[in-house]
Amino acid sequence: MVATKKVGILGATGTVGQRFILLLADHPIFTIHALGASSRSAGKSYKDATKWKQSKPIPENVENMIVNECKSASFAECDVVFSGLDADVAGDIEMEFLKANLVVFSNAKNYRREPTVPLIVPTANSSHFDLIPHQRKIYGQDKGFLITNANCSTTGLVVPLKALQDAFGPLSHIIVHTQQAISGAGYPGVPSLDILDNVVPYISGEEEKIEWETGKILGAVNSDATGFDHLENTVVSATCTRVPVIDGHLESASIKFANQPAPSVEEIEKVLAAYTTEPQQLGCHSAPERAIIVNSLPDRPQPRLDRDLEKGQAVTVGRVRKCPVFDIKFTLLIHNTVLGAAGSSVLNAEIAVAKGLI
Ligand SMILES: NC(=O)C1=CN([C@@H]2O[C@H](COP(=O)(O)OP(=O)(O)OC[C@H]3O[C@@H](n4cnc5c(N)ncnc54)[C@H](OP(=O)(O)O)[C@@H]3O)[C@@H](O)[C@H]2O)C=CC1
Ligand SMILES: N[C@@H](CC(=O)OP(=O)(O)O)C(=O)O
Repeated sequence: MVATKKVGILGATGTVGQRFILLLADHPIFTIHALGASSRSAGKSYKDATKWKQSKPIPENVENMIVNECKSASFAECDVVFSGLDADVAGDIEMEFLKANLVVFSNAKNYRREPTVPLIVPTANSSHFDLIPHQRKIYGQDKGFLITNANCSTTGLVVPLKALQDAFGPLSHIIVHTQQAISGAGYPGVPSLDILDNVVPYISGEEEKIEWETGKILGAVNSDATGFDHLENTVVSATCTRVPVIDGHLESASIKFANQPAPSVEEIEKVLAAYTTEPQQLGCHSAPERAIIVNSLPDRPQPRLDRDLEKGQAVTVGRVRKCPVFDIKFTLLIHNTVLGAAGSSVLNAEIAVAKGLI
């Protein structure tokens, strides 16, 4: 039985922060100890500071907690700090926390490309935790470290790609088209007059993130655990759109394998359904029973029907079929604020506890 760890949440009032609150309010090893947001929220009770948009109420043990400014001194007692900070401020704040020897799990994009910062999707590349001793050396910390999780659309894509890469060898080409929910843009996010009765075929910076992050995540830790071997021979092309769905990003991918002949549709479905991951083996509380759910109905996955399966921590894959241009194409669904954001951070922290890093 692991002793309870005190956790802090930065950006606690935002869309991702609210997910953290729900995932952590009744957690077996993490206890919410401190909340942080901007100076606009600091000093207020959580219920007065946030514009709560979740279908479940604010947990009773959190609603009257006082929100702090995001200074490490207010979080010094925390064993783990989760960050759902706006990217405009996450860079400086998270670095100040790391340098104060705190353990930080970030959702923000700022440090994902940093050579000594693991970019971890818990059901794809938890082996990247192996870099932590080196990161601690670089930043001169004995206890603290910084882990980022990926962009929400990247996260959905890499889980099935990792299963296929493990089974059939490298992928050479991937084309992906996303239909992303509005919760991905935070609150208040996309104006209603832009998104109702409409699709917006542009999300700033999103395509570049998917195209780059996939190579770091699917690459291996190098032989002396001091960096990552970014995949240079797997080319990704992404097109991202915003659609009028509240939660759940749908993505259609076409893939080509480096090794030919490519596996059949049946082989692919079998490998995806059988895929198991380290957090499941470690018995982590938030690990899904199935990291990938294969749905063979012709009109699935769908955001409203599939996003909450496995508590939002799985990727649902459907419509696996032959691609006349590449080898195989399929559609996937990820809950963008659970596995695509807060859920990844929480599961990453559970893995770190199980590995004895915290
Ligand atoms: N939404 C999603 O699906 C995903 C989001 N992300 C990333 O997670 C992060 C949070 O996103 P999201 O929750 O959607 O964003 P929101 O805009 O909903 O929330 C932003 C949070 O940052 C806080 N904040 C803003 N300015 C400051 C400041 N100067 N100092 C301290 N805190 C500040 C806000 O506090 P206050 O209320 O006081 O203003 C709020 O708590 C972003 O980096 C985003 O890119 C990653 C993957 C998916
Ligand atoms: N851009 C994503 C959410 C997000 O904030 O992504 P990132 O953490 O990569 O900036 C979306 O709109 O759905």
